[in-house]
Amino acid sequence: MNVNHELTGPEGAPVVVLSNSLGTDLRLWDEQVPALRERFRVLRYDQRGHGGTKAEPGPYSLADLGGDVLELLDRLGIDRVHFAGVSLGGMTGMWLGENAPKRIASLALICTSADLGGPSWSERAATVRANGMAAMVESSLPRWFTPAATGNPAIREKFTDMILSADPEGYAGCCEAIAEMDLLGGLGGITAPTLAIAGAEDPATPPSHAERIAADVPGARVEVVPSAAHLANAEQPETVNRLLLELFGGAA
Ligand SMILES: O=C(O)CC1=CCC(=O)O1
Repeated sequence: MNVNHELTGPEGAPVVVLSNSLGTDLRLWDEQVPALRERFRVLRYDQRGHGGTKAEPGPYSLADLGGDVLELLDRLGIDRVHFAGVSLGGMTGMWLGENAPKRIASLALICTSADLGGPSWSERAATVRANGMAAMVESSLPRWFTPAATGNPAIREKFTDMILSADPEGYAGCCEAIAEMDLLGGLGGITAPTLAIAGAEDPATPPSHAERIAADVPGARVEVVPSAAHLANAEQPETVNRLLLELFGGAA
């Protein structure tokens, strides 16, 4: 898998990997990179079928998505990383924490869930395969941002462009990975220092999902970001940047 990525920040510094959510791409992290790259080498990438990473025919599994990260790290000669993921990116992070614990120095799980299954994912996959990504724009934005941010034309334009540039097959394959994921049983085996960050107004993965994760991951903490919906890192970057720097700076 040729994963589109961008690597920036001081050579030799500890590496932070940033993993995007369903329907977004590495631009999701535009507000984090300037803050993180002062102290960390920052590797952000596009999940398969999103941004500049081509789609394989679906369905996918979290093992596929986590495997893409491990393959990229191996190709770049990177052994161990701090990892932050939003939603699907956080699910990818949990899979890595469970299945490749030696590679993960710390885990920031942002607006995500260990158990978000259900029939709606196969319906959504069928919708985009039949009608393309335009079908997702008006339903996604109100889940991703509070009304204050959805009214901001710059945010609407940027995130609409991300949705429309996703490949429907890639988006559908990722929906199928979420439908079939099986993370709950492995949470207790995550050894990396873990912070679950929730958006106080997130309708997709409300704070109860972060609490569920933290209940099972040894030593994990929860932080709830006020005035933020599902893409809390984009809506409240200062708060999320502070939390990420505290986690990554404090972890070995
Ligand atoms: O449905 C959405 O857009 C929210 C979401 C669920 C998984 C993900 O990555 O985003």
